Amino acid sequence: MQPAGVGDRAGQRRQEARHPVIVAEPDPAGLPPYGGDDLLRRGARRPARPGDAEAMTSIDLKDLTKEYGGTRAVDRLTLSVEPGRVTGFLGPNGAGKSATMRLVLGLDRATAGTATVGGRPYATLREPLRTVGALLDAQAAHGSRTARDHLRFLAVSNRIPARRVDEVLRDTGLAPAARRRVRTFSLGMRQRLGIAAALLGDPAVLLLDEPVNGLDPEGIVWIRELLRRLAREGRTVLVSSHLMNETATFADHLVVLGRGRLLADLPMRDFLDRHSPARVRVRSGDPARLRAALRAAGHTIADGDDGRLIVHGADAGLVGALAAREGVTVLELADERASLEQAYLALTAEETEYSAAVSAAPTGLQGA
Ligand SMILES: Nc1ncnc2c1ncn2[C@@H]1O[C@H](COP(=O)(O)OP(=O)(O)OP(=O)(O)O)[C@@H](O)[C@H]1O
Repeated sequence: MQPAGVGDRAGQRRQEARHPVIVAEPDPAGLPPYGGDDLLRRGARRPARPGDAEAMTSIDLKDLTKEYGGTRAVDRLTLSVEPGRVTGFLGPNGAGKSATMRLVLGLDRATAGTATVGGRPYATLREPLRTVGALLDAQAAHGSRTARDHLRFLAVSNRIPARRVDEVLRDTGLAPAARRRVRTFSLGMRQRLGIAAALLGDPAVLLLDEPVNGLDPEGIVWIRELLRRLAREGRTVLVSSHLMNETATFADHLVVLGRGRLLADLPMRDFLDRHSPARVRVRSGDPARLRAALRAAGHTIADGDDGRLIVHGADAGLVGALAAREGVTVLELADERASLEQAYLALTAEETEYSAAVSAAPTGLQGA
């Protein structure tokens, strides 16, 4: 889909200046070494001042709705993405994550409702890259430009000092590839360039659509640290991902969509507590006796592997105390929590627009 204003070349340049987007095309070229992550020490944001509208940096959606023809991609979404934490943005394929991000960035017009950044629609921000940095993995590639020229263009059009270009190139590990044309970049390098563009204006708000996509293991560790650091700096960080276990490593808070509707908006810990009930794994010298004692105490028990018992609705302390009372030797005892992925699957099972006929698992988790 073409965002508004991208119909001609001049329009495309205007659009690009306001909101850089990088296309992810596979390319086997190797990644350059990493440049370190001291970006935020050098590019530290000025502290928010009272009354400074653009410094009040939550993203606020109110009854946000987007329809494409007969499809309601975003359905009366009301929520706030708060500063100072990483908010993971989850949902099966087609749930409306990208559509929501595009609406926040003014790339699409809402059918109803509002999306604001620091209380203002994106379109009214004077120098948007200085307030909002975004990475979306769609749109035109500008493959004939070098990485540095791409960033310079964005910097000039947003009155960002040229020195920031070299800083973000270095901090995203792209300095050695600064003079290479973008079309020669690998997927991971393009992701890094997109992240460099998002960081260019030292923005208070970051919207990153699948930033982990294409990164190698070292790159994944790097982006995880970067996201955590950006949140510690007090920025608002919204990150969509299909990689549940990866999301669990960097997100403090989760927003989950299903068919355009809000399914969950709560801290990661609460999400896991709510959607992955407690259970205990126990292996004992006398499983039959322990099982009988647990049953008598009203617990539901399932068979684990190697003679272990899985006790639902209990914690390890309770099971250990019961085993001690019965005089049963305990060889292994552990609380078990469902992973974020399992909790997410349980929540979204009914909300998947596209799922494989052979499996109840949302296709959105492929590759997770
Ligand atoms: N330009 C468009 N024209 C028509 N339908 C669209 C357009 N953009 C999105 N949609 C539809 O809106 C719904 C939400 O799509 P969206 O891309 O926001 O989902 P998503 O959660 O980002 O999915 P994914 O995880 O696959 O990236 C889908 O049904 C999609 O087909």
